[in-house]
Amino acid sequence: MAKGKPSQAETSACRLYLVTPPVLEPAAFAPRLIDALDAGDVACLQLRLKNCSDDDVRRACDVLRPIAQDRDVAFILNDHPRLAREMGCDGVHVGQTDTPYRDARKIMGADAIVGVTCHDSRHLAMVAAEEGADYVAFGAFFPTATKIAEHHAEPEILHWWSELMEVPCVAIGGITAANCAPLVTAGADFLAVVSAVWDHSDGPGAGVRALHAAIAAAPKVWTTITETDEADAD
Ligand SMILES: Cc1ncc(COP(=O)(O)OP(=O)(O)O)c(N)n1
Ligand SMILES: Cc1nc(C(=O)O)sc1CCOP(=O)(O)O
Ligand SMILES: [Mg+2]
Repeated sequence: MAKGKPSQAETSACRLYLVTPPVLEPAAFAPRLIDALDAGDVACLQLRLKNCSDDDVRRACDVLRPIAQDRDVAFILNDHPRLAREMGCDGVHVGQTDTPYRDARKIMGADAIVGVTCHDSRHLAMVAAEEGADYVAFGAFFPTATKIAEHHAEPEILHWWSELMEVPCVAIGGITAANCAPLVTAGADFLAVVSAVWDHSDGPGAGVRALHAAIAAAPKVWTTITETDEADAD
């Protein structure tokens, strides 16, 4: 089959969005967080604790929030807008079965960051953006052991979104230094990662450096061959 004419688009800078492990002991985790954040540019840290009490979340915020904010890294709490506001977080991330975006925004106020999980759905992302979300998150792009991911996204959705919309998009799910290049080239504004940083064999700082090197090395131009292109070439 003849090759069609590629469509090309330049991509812009892609930054790291770190998500904590789902279980952590704040005092023990603090030096690992410092190692990660001092290794290179990180835009956001999301505190994502699962199956723990509100007081556990408060204790983790008290220890980890200053470490992030002192380094100009936005501190975002997963799932809990009321706790996010109470604890002085910069924002909250909500999923499709969490507090609805509009309620989260009312709780957090106009200036806070509110991000929304949109799985692999263009429709959910359009709704979230129209409602005022600060970013939309697509995933999971790759298999992940961090959680049971029920949706699978392809890099095309990042390209489609970034061509059409100003609202930033986050890619999440199984992302590593070895596999992130297509997501960067497709136009992801942020790569959200858990295990690629916290489980890196040489420590979290090495994980951040490896991701930065991979982002810098990713091809700058997205190339697709559409069915129309192929028909034109016949
Ligand atoms: C940046 C980012 N994207 C997606 C998610 C997933 O949120 P959700 O679907 O609510 O699932 P849980 O993380 O709450 O298990 C996220 N947390 N962060
Ligand atoms: C928290 C989360 N949300 C996902 C989604 O697809 O919405 S995937 C995921 C886990 C990301 O961890 P890792 O980088 O270790 O794969
Ligand atoms: Mg959630």
